[in-house]
Amino acid sequence: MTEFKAGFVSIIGKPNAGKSTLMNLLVGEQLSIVTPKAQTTRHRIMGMINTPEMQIVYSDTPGMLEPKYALHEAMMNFVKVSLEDADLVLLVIAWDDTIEEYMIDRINRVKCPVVLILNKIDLAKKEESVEEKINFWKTKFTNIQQAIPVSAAKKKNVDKILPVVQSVLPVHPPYFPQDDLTDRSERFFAAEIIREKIFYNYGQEIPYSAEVVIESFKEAEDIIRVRAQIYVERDSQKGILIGKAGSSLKKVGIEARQDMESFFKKKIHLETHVKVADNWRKERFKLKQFGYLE
Ligand SMILES: Nc1nc2c(ncn2[C@@H]2O[C@H](COP(=O)(O)OP(=O)(O)OP(=O)(O)O)[C@@H](O)[C@H]2O)c(=O)[nH]1
Repeated sequence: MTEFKAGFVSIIGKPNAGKSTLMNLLVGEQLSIVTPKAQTTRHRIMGMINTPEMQIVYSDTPGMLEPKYALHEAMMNFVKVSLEDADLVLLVIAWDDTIEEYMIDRINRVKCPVVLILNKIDLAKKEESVEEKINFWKTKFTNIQQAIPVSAAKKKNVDKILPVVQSVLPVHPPYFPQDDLTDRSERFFAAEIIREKIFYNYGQEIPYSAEVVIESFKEAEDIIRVRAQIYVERDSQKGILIGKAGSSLKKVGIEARQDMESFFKKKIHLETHVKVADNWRKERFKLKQFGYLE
């Protein structure tokens, strides 16, 4: 009998590199929200692949950046922990990414194997060479064991990743019950779906100032009733979020409800309210309340 294998695979990279897109493909579920704006992912989100022989625990992580406020610090702490407990790091670099020295230094100190996932190769111009790009990154990141060029958005070459993951997975009993798909709760996904709609429906300021808390999630036989509180940082943002006669918030609510219905495979009743939590991104107490700090 072959021994059971299990391990943690951390998906790491700059904001907007395509980590969440990749995670969803690897897990086969829409666990992580994807938007064109950078810094969409704020938490570590685990997604699992279970077979009779193995358990792969993928972690999607926030994009690496130099923290400007307390929320960023909390986000970077999720990255730090994900790098420390990884059995394998998938370093996602987008075709056009430039990478700062501090990130190169940090990745070069990682103890486990690192596989470069060169993403967005669909953006390569005719005269640009994938091989050259990979060789360039290999001169910067000294611990890259393998490189896989992919286009996550076009689902190109992503199937080459699984065999590499399987080959490094250590012999270990499963870390989570084998029918688990994620470490996150239904409430978390409900909040993330609303946050995704906020990222799509507003410009630069609102998405980054908004946080969603699910105040109640009640599942009946044929319907789930969800009450969500959306927090923004200032009164003026509350007005923008709600919109004229509530039109903007209504649109967010309709879109979120539709996505929740397909995610939870049940009819959803969604109620949304907006409150101000002054400067919550800078305040440790509020970050704790929103689940970013222990
Ligand atoms: N052209 C192209 N776009 C891609 C590809 N993969 C992802 N994207 C797009 O890049 C944007 C960011 O993707 P995400 O998956 O949210 O990126 P992320 O690394 O999780 O971003 P953060 O949450 O900021 O850390 C989205 O608009 C994706 O559709 C790709 O292979 N090619």
